[in-house]
Amino acid sequence: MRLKVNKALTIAGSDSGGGAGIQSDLKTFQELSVYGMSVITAVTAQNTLGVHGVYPVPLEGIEAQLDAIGHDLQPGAVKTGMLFSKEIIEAAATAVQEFGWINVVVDPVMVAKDGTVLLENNAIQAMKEHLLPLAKIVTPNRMEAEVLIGNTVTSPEDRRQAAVMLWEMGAEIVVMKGGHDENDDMSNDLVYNGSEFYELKGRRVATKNTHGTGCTFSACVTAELAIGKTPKEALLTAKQFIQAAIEYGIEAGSGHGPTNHWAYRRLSHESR
Ligand SMILES: Nc1ncnc2c1ncn2[C@@H]1O[C@H](COP(=O)(O)OP(=O)(O)OP(=O)(O)O)[C@@H](O)[C@H]1O
Ligand SMILES: Cc1ncc(CO)c(N)n1
Repeated sequence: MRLKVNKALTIAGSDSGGGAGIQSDLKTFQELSVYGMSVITAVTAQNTLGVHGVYPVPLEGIEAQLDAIGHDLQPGAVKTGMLFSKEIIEAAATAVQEFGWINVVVDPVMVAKDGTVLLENNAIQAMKEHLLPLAKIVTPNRMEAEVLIGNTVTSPEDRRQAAVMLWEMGAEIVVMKGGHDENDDMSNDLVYNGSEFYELKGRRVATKNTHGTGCTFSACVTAELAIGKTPKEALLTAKQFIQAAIEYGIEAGSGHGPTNHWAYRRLSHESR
């Protein structure tokens, strides 16, 4: 018997440490019973202490991966993570259009926690021009939003204004993540969909093990869209997923450790 599955694709960088990038995305897809596929844009030598090297895949190799998927496997949703260069952004955007991929979630990854550049400076314009207009959902953290709009984002009003500006750049739904506002007891994310604002609420957990939180969150949104959930349902589930993954943390490595990708599933089973 052959089971029909929901499929999701991640176009992102590999994190050898397993907590972010392609690895976090595939683990998250699997947790949600979604068949995961990947296009690897760059290999990073990385652990919980930081990024020790960045090795972009030659453009030809990236285009070949995109084509291989496009000509055979139709994903129900696609996410982008570390895209590294202008050329890679353009290749990803071209594939989305050529193959008619839907439910595109853009996580505009720019730097790692240790400051290593994961997106070249001259690629920002390409992201605004080619990728944001294709996005169903864009999920910037504060710094990424600041770079994209070219302004600082400090007050709640700035945050709302930034969300509107990113929506005007073409993303259908903007999620301004709150993970970096460390003075707050809550880690709430602000969502704007062109007609209303709403919040994804979560208690802030005091932990240094937050490596890959953004990747995991956007991967969960992508998996849920692939399953056929509405954007709002997908975002609410992703918030629960990342909350559990941070709260029921695991010990791995001596720096900024990864999150617990199986916590949400375990909790869901326990509550039945
Ligand atoms: N300490 C925390 N406690 C609770 N939730 C958190 C915490 N840190 C981040 N989050 C949540 O995790 C999700 C990802 O947000 P975050 O701002 O960390 O993304 P990011 O900076 O893109 O992550 P990454 O480290 O992958 O680059 C958001 O829903 C955010 O609110
Ligand atoms: C490969 C990769 N993608 C994204 C991030 C951001 O968390 C990271 N550290 N590494």
